[in-house]
Amino acid sequence: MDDSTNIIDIKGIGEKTAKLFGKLNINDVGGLLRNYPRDYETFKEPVMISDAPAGEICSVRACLAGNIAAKKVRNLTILNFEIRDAGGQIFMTYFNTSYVKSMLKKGLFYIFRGIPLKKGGRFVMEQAKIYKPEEYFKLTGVMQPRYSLTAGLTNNMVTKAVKQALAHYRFGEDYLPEEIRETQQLISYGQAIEDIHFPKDFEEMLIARRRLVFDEFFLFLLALRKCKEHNEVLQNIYPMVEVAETKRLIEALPYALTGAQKRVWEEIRQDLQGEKVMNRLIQGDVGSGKTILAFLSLLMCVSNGYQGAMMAPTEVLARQHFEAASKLTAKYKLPFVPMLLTGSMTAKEKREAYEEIKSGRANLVIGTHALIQEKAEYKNLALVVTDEQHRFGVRQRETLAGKGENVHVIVMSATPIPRTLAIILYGDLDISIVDELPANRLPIKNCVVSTDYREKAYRFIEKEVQAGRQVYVICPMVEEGELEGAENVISYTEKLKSALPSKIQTAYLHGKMRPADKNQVMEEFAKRNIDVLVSTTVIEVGINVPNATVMMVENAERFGLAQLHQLRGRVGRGEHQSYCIFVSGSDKKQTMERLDILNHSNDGFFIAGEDLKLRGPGDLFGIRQSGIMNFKIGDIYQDTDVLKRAKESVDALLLRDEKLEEDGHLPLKLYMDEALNSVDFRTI
Ligand SMILES: Nc1ncnc2c1ncn2[C@@H]1O[C@H](COP(=O)(O)OP(=O)(O)OP(=O)(O)O)[C@@H](O)[C@H]1O
Repeated sequence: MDDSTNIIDIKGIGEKTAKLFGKLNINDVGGLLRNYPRDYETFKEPVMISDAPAGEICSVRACLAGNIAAKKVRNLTILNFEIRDAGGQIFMTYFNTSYVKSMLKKGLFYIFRGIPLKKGGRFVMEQAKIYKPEEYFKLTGVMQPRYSLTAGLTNNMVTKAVKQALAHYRFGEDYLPEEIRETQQLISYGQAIEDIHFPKDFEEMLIARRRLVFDEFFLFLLALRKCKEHNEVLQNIYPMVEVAETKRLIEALPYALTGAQKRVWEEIRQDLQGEKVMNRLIQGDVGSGKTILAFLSLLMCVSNGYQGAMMAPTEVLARQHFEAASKLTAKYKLPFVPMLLTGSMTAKEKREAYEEIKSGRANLVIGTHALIQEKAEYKNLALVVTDEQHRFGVRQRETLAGKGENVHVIVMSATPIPRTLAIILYGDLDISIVDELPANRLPIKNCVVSTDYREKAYRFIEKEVQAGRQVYVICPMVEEGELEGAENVISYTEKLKSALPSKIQTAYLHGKMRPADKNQVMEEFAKRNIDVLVSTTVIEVGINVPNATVMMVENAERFGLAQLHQLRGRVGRGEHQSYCIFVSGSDKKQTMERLDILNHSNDGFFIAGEDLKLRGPGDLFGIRQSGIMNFKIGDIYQDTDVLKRAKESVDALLLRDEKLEEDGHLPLKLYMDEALNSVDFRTI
């Protein structure tokens, strides 16, 4: 059994389960083994109720004390009952969880596992997991992996599949050269894969994780070097001249460009008129005004008679950019002919779009990754604006080259990474920083609260909506059960509807919805037909609704500061005062201290720096923290030291053997060639 073995060839996996794995983009054994746990659960010995730590996951051994009361609120069935042990009692609450009633028998002991919270002077637990004692004690003593799931696929099914795969997997020769493994004190790839799924303890998991994070950064940086060599020789075959349209647009805007925007715009103009192809990163804090710079660049391109394209990581954002470009075109009579191209369009719509693009009539193509992958052909594509999720690497460049020779590229990034990291991670690009927020911005007012505060928060939300504003509420999970003790969008939306007046329109959005449904919800929100949008972090990147002034983040302790800052950046984008409420499910001192940084700063670069300082090597907020830059397991904030060591190793390796021709480097060369041609290395 090896990476290419089809998932259905694993014992115990049939057609139906293989389809469920397919939903998680896991189709072969390689994908299954590289689908790293998102977290681990350690099932500790149950404690007495009187010793249960408030705000932290724990297990208690108790029995039903009295009857299970059920009440219906709109389409929500709420169960309430009490459990007792010799040391005290806890009041239990379940939402839409019918099995509980049939499961619990009076007089029998069960293990209840969840997060006890103090509410109104008594201990409460919501949605606790229930185990029979004999089941529970089988799980204690080892770290149980927790995987990302999808409806119908349980954690148990994934765990069993990984166990089966490992039992029959044949690891080939380790592609990482021996001298690097020794210098960096890294375990073998095979050992790392085994231990990342089933570590005997936290220490062993960290050692395994370090090898896998090193590999991810090492391969990324090695490929980056290939990009840099590739880019350096590209001549500018689309010379451009200054055009009146851009000057006219800048003067017509309802605001003056900030000094930083003016500086970056000058750098872009120089590039587009220069000898070499532009490969430029525009890095700026959330809400700093990067999008208008993209439009100005595309306007210069189009006004010089060429075509431009703008890629977004999600359909929702692509539509937002398309609407914005269409509005700008109509309002300021610009020479854009915008065309939207996304994966969820019908075949007929795509055919028509391809025709418009190929003929050159559509001179501004906006879409998701589809616009460089699908069959779209361009007449004279000269500039692509993309984002850090899709930045071009060796493979994407080849795809892109098929769309247009020596295309100018702008990568937009809202990731406030310190310059030292940016130089490493964007080594193939020139870097422009938009380090200034528009003058009219009111600093966002923040507060970090416990779950007790929810009722007050809902009253505040009600007041803001009555004043004509809109609200985001973020939950880490889509549906019940994905992550122990975390809020999920679907049941939270029901709870919120019952807590707010019925005239307030509340809806939810998450990444597993059909694209058409997601677009519909975002359009309704942008048109103010939805007042409160409950979402997962899928809205994190780029969504711009200036009328939204409240961002409430549930389980804030489960997010990195950089990600919380990105989420906060979805508000404070207009002239109204905005607010951010971080609800922490844990009142641990360290958690509150970390979240408190957000209370004292709205500057993404400062926050990222503080986040780095706060995190020690063993300080793991879940196996990987931020979806930033699409790394599967590496986190550029918590693994900065590994990133720097990977960079040193790449530099030393290429200094000694630039073409990887030495015998000991052949497995790496083969792996790199294969990886760059087969795996969709979005960031490579
Ligand atoms: N110089 C400026 N003065 C005032 N408002 C501005 C300025 N530049 C942009 N804006 C407005 O600020 C809002 C945010 O701008 P934009 O969406 O470009 O930010 P961004 O940097 O792309 O943020 P994100 O990274 O979150 O997408 C928009 O409504 C835009 O019209």
